[in-house]
Amino acid sequence: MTTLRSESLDAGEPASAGPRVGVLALQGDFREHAHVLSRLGAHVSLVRRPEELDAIDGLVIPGGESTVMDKLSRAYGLAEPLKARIADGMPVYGTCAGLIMLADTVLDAIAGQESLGGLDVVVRRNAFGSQNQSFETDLEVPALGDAPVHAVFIRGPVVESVGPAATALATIPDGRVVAVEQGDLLGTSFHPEINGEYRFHAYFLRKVRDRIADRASA
Ligand SMILES: NC(=O)CC[C@H](N)C(=O)O
Repeated sequence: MTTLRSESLDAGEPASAGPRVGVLALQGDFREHAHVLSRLGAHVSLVRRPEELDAIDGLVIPGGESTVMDKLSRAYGLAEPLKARIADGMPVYGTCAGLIMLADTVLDAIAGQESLGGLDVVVRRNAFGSQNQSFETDLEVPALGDAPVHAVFIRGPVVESVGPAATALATIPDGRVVAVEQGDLLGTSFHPEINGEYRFHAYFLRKVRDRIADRASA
């Protein structure tokens, strides 16, 4: 079993001036996110305990299994402080299970499953079927520029409805929404962290830097 200890991924390296970004490391592909964020110059730490939230300016919630992340985040006392940070405006990017954690409403949840919420969307878990029905496709994401985004879907959720506070950033060809943002919250049904697509993370880091600058000038 993984020991729950604090871990700084750039320990031993020169202190980074980049924004301090946590990756929720209860379960899922947190290491892939940590790698991408480090490559983009962020000072990355893995978050497993409530007090570790104090040292970050933004958070990524990885892909994995939302039912497990939900249970563990409540068991470790992280869910409530996380909700408070989200309400306070901390930038958060969720991929796949992470998007489910950020959604205000989750369809096809298991009994008792809760989300952190924050994004004014309804998502449906496992909307594209089982693991065997995982697929890849190219998406237009105007917010990220002209070059298409190659998107890998692995038992991903779909955004069934986008409330007035949120905005769709990308749709698959049948019109279903698979990327959304709402202020400093960002969510994708797919996994840019696993195929070298860094633009969503860069877009997210801009939100983190802008928020730090806004706070400094307030
Ligand atoms: N790749 C993923 O993150 C899959 C998400 C998973 N199906 C869930 O409900 O949490």
